[in-house]
Amino acid sequence: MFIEPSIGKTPQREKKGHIEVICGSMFSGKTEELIRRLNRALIARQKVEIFKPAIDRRYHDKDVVSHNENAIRSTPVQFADDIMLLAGNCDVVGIDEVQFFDPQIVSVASQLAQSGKRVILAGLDMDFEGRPFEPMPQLMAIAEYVTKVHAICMKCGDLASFSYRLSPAKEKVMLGEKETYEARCRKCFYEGLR
Ligand SMILES: Nc1ncnc2c1ncn2[C@@H]1O[C@H](COP(=O)(O)OP(=O)(O)O)[C@@H](O)[C@H]1O
Ligand SMILES: Cc1cn([C@H]2C[C@H](O)[C@@H](COP(=O)(O)O)O2)c(=O)[nH]c1=O
Ligand SMILES: [Zn+2]
Repeated sequence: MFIEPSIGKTPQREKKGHIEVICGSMFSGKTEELIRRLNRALIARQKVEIFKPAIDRRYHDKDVVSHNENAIRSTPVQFADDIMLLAGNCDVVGIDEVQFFDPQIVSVASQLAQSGKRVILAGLDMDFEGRPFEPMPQLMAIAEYVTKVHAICMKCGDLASFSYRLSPAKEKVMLGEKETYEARCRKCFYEGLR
């Protein structure tokens, strides 16, 4: 389990920002882990701001919601730069579904961390074809901490790191849940693609 390098109040002059990335396939617990970290920051009386891309309205317009219905209030934003305007003087910035943001998110995450904030990003590291999902690789490269979580393969019960699309659609961005995607291990994922 991820243990925070530090949490709670630090005098401004000692404040050192950093970036944490939580990545993995669909159903791997990325959102749950993001909510867990943000709730602990709230318990430590940190000022927390949470964002998600406006495109993701699967469960709720505003909340970030996990597949098992854990939820935390968030602000939906259209562009990565909007986060710079809205993050204000908070201590911790959480962002879910970060794979859906424009490339500017890399610079935004970096600027927020440089200004002393703890930045926690959760997103899919691979798309439905098993290819790296930009801008996640870049965010993982500049992050101080990267946590990869795993789902359970719906075919064989092994650990899963791939998101298998059950429909023939080929567009990269296609919102969906259990009816459209399932978590699979490498073997079952590539058997399905054949
Ligand atoms: N194949 C699966 N493997 C693991 N958890 C699953 C699976 N299918 C559904 N779940 C549920 O999804 C929850 C994780 O949801 P969530 O945090 O929203 O994942 P993610 O954000 O990575 O898609 C698990 O706690 C579990 O209840
Ligand atoms: C693999 C893949 C997924 N998506 C979509 C499907 C879901 O709406 C989200 C991922 O949500 P989760 O919280 O990680 O379960 O992304 C997509 O648009 N394209 C893909 O290749
Ligand atoms: Zn499998």
